[in-house]
Amino acid sequence: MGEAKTDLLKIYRNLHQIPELALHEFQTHDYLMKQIKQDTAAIDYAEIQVPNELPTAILVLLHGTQPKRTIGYRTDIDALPVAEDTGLDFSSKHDGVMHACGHDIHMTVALGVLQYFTQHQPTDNLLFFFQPAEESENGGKLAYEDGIFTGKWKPDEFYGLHDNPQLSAGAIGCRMGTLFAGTTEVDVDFTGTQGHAAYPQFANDMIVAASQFINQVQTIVSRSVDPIEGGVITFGQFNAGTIRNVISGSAHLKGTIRGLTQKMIEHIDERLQAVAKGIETSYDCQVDLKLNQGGYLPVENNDKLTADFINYMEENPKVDYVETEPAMTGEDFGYLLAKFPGTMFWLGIGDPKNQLHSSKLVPDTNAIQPGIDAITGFLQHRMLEKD
Ligand SMILES: CC(=O)N[C@@H](CCC[C@H](N)C(=O)O)C(=O)O
Repeated sequence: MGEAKTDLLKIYRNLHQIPELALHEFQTHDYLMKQIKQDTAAIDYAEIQVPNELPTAILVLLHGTQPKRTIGYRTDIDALPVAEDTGLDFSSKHDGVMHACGHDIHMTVALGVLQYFTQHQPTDNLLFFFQPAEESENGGKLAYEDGIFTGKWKPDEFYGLHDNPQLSAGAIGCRMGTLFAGTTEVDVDFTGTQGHAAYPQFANDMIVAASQFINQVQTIVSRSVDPIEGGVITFGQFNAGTIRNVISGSAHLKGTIRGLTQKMIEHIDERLQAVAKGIETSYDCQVDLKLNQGGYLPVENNDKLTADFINYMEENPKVDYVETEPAMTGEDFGYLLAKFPGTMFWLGIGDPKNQLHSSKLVPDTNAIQPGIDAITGFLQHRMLEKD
């Protein structure tokens, strides 16, 4: 596997240093814009658009020489509120924020693919979508609802990748059907009565109520979900209390539900509502449960296009292709794939000791060039297809 060209490595490292949270990707936007303008300066077949309603997004349309269709390629650009712990000499310069999901790799690969097609004009039109807010705030859905993908900006088919530390650097992973889970974001606010630590009889302790809620929720997946189908409920945030000797009258939880079908997600949503009602009754408190799926639908790969994608990758001796199992990660590209046919796939980044979202994630940059080569090769192959 070849090391990425020096400019792309530099781009990756620069992007790694400026991670930004969903809908606040302004520095990243400016950096990407500078690169895109530089790469498209010498050609007359590129159009760039920054949507008014989504000012950190960028769309780049490369007009083809004999367009039969518009092929979309999407990359996400946001980062996570994770404090980096990699020790890299190009670590995040933004305290408490890190590209712990590898979107810096995604952006670098997208810029590499774009760069290739600015040097080799495509036959079909190519639409690049640099998308904010994948980790939260469903940027894909916002873009769609803002009417960004209309007229010449409408893709006939859409592709996008996610990096995968468990696959070797540069490998391409995919599968027919469902690639990723759908998710529901869960916010729970508990309201009881605050009081003195020494007089629990006069208070209504929301740390106890919220803890019971979390414990009871554990039985949803173990007792109410078909084990063959599976599901996930994770609470990643629990806030309550101010000091050791005051009983807290409020508690707040933030979590996420995962299921591989919409039916399963809705089933888990319903069970969670029932548990919340039970806690309200048994702890005589108020439980305000908010469930928000936003655009995080299950990622359903289109049959025809994905068969073509897999076939291309399998037949290409330069591609290390692996068939993968469905994953419980979520992606708002699921929303866009419900609107436009297409395929999502994995790009291996060879860091098997770490998971996505780990503060220690260090992608192997040997993934970048093979990723670019596999994608440009596939897009060129698509352009040869009549339908
Ligand atoms: C690939 C990945 O890690 N995606 C995120 C998507 C977030 C979904 C949503 N905000 C939620 O938390 O439910 C993931 O956490 O899987």
